[in-house]
Amino acid sequence: MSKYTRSVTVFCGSHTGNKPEYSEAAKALGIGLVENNLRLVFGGGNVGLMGIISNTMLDMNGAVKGIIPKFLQKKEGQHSRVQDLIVTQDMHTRKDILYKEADAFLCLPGGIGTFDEFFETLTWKQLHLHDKPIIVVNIANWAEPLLKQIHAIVEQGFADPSILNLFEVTVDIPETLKRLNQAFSK
Ligand SMILES: Nc1ncnc2c1ncn2[C@@H]1O[C@H](COP(=O)(O)O)[C@@H](O)[C@H]1O
Repeated sequence: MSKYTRSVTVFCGSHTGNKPEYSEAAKALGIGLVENNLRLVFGGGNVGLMGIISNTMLDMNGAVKGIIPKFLQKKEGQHSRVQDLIVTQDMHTRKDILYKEADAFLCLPGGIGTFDEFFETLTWKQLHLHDKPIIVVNIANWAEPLLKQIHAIVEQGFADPSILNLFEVTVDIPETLKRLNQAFSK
């Protein structure tokens, strides 16, 4: 395993989605994390975009830590190549480790599991339970409806406008890596 300087917890789909850009971005992120000496912390599965990122990094001898709950080991194809793998008793323990191990969070294209993890890190930041960077990586505009909904709740008076400062949005992997390096150099 390579030496790493910081850890990035990545939330993303257990599916690959229906645009090639999603898988391409997952691969590019895996390469970029290794090239920037960053460790991947992820859900530990071998499926979807998370499978692409982790396998890309393992092929390059990158640092990868997986955290998977026991009941998902079969469903999400527990990653036999990930040596640094923690098997938890439940989802809450998994999420706790995913959050504690992170120096920053990336939210890539995904479904409701990805949304759940994104919103939990966002709400915890709003509650000052952490102050780690959260970056929504808006590949091929996948996050547009999500961002519109967040702006809508601000306009409707259900959230303070300051929540818009709790996360950043990038459009591709090079910009994302640049933002991570800026955040980590502070
Ligand atoms: N309800 C959930 N809470 C936390 N994490 C979840 C939940 N449902 C699924 N997950 C995990 O998130 C990834 C990505 O899920 P997608 O629905 O594909 O975005 C999934 O692999 C689960 O491990």
